[in-house]
Amino acid sequence: MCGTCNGDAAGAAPPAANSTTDNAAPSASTSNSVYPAQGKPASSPYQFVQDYISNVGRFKIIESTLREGEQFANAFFDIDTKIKIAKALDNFGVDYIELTSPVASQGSYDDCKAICQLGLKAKILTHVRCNMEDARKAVECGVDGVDLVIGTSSFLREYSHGKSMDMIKSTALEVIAYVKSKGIEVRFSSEDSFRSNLVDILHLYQACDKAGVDRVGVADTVGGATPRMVYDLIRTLRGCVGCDIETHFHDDTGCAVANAHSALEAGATHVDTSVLGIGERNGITPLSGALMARMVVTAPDYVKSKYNLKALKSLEILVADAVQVNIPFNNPITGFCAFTHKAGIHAKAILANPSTYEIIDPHDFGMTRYVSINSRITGWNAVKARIEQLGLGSGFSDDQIKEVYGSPLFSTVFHCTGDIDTMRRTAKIKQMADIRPLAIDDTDSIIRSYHLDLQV
Ligand SMILES: N[C@@H](CCCC[NH3+])C(=O)O
Ligand SMILES: [Zn+2]
Repeated sequence: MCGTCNGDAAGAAPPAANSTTDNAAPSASTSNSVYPAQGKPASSPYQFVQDYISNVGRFKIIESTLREGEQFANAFFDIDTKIKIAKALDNFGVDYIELTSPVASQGSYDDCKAICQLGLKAKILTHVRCNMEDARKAVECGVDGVDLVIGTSSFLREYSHGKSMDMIKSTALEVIAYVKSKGIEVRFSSEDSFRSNLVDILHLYQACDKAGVDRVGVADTVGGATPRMVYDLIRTLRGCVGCDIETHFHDDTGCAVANAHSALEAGATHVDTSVLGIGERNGITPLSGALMARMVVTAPDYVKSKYNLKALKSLEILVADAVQVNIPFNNPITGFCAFTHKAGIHAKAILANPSTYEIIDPHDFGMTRYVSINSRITGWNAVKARIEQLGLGSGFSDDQIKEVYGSPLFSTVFHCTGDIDTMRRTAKIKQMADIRPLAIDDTDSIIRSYHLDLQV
């Protein structure tokens, strides 16, 4: 484990103990008209230009941790856990919470009913097979909407349910009419949409649209689609139906976030997510990766005003604990090193203006950035910031900082005697870090003993 953790679900070392935080960043000395010395560039090339079809600045989230997420290998949510997760999702501000089919088991039925009665702001959906029996059970539970699904690729028609496209269509229209008659929302989604016949599914979606469905759903069930394929399909569908378009992307080939973004650009209105991306196999578009990291860059005003971003980390910890996994080290935003800067060149610029090497402001998510000072690639500016953070700034000149830092261009030759006391008195940070990984205590000791030497 490197010494730059900023804390995660597994309880890594506290950040202040091993790094220089942005709170200690010194003021920048230069600026120009485009890039202020502190703060953001005047404009961002990553923000969207709203065209008439794109929904990147007004999408909705259908949060499926309690449905797709229950299909994750490790998942078992008892009712208390489901309620905690549902409340946390609601507090975060998701538009919809999707639950496992009440037909799956008696427990699923009871849990669905219980969550419907919580009085959450988010609408409660349940996801069922496209048939009358399932739809009736769903309605019985008191949900705000029923999500119907059926496979439309030849693989699924042949090896799963055995129905022709005509049979699928007539059942879909019957079930849609029934759910609508109950005055609640209804979505019709195909499964394995990208391996389905395009003309077939467009006809099917058009028929559902005409029947008054609220949303049609496109699902990359096997996770093989690329952003361009997604754009093409959604753009085509957008021209064929007037209802909303929901999208669902599996992450088998690592495209789930990019595909969701592409779908919104092409006119999709809703994205399915789960916390940490948990779901069947390696899961779907993660709430953090898709909505948080990607969309806060694409559509910052929309995302920041709509979602309680600071609640993201506790939401992820809640779900990670429930399914007994760690938050991945490279998770956008909440991975332990998501805002840790290490190389000297980076640290210097970050300390002058964080926008130099950060596209996301950690504070938007209640997080803090850290500048590592413990490695052989540390720069002296980061050491200077740490010295100031330790309250020793007035005792050091820049030359002395460069000396304790151990600039190869500046300091005298370092002799490693192997005796730790001698090393402490004479060591320079960089030379020590060339020998072994340093902890913050090592670096601080070097700084402090150098400082003591300066006093005598
Ligand atoms: N898990 C299913 C859900 C499809 C519909 C989701 N909106 C799939 O990947 O195909
Ligand atoms: Zn799925």
